[in-house]
Amino acid sequence: MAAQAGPLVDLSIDNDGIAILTMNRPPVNSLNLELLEEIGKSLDEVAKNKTKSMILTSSSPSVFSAGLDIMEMYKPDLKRAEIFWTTLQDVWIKLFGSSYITAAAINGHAPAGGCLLSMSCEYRVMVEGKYTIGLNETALGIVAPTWFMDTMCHTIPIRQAEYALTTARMFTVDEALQVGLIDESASDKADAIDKCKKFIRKFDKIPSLARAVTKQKIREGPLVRLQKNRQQDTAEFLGFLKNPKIQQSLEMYIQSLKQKAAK
Ligand SMILES: CCCCCCCCCC/C=C/CC(=O)SCCNC(=O)CCNC(=O)[C@H](O)C(C)(C)COP(=O)(O)OP(=O)(O)OC[C@H]1O[C@@H](n2cnc3c(N)ncnc32)[C@H](O)[C@@H]1OP(=O)(O)O
Repeated sequence: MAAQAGPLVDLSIDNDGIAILTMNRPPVNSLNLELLEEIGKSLDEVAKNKTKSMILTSSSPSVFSAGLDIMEMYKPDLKRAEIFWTTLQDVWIKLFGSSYITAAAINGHAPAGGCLLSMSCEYRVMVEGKYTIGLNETALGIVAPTWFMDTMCHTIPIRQAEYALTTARMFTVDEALQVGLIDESASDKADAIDKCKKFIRKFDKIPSLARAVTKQKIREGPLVRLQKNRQQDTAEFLGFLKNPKIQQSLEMYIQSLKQKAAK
């Protein structure tokens, strides 16, 4: 992977007071520990500055996020793996449980953890193209954690979520729109951001405390479930990493990604 040029995230506030959080870890914004830490710090900053809303997007021209960095799971240092997992849990709790308005401008592929980040926002606009979005964990021989599944069940009907999760379904933009995994499609990133802003403006006349408490109450179930089971969830993740069969599957998957990239 190329050496990192520039900061891993960019957080800017536009003239309307909307925070734009841009992931910037070329080539595919795979979520390693350092990127997750930076996303977490940015979410803290948005909350601290009482910014009314945030749009999550990517600096890549074709990938929103490739999900978790597989290299964090392949033959890992277990101490680092534990910090990696708890940081991912923290990011999800901060984003899914945020009181400010959130929207994702999905300007490219969003598999697995990339799909999770976008589903944790309240509104999704995806750029048209040959991009796909979904939770593909079972195709890798791994099981999406309960809170990934909960987030999907919070986004699309449970029957569709079960079918998508068990079959590792990756949705095209049109399919995602049909099932409600995304709310709108857009012609390009600028259009996606405009559409996210239009969604955010819908709340101009809604009292912000009532909106925030309503959001947090409707999201309370999945949040409490993870908060109560955090240690067990982390232990399961570490146990999974210690399983030789899982390591073998990850090795094969990494090889297949590298072969595809070399073509
Ligand atoms: C009861 C049991 C309980 C178990 C509890 C444990 C649960 C554990 C759950 C773990 C959860 C995991 C969720 C995840 O997010 S796993 C990650 C899944 N992600 C993917 O499968 C995406 C893989 N990537 C792609 O499909 C494509 O890269 C792309 C995103 C569609 C982009 O395609 P594009 O053609 O633009 O780019 P390339 O494929 O050529 O890739 C460029 C280089 O980037 C490397 N790469 C890609 N994805 C990743 C990744 N996720 N991690 C690390 N590296 C990645 C790729 O190898 C290329 O590298 P190279 O240039 O060095 O060859």
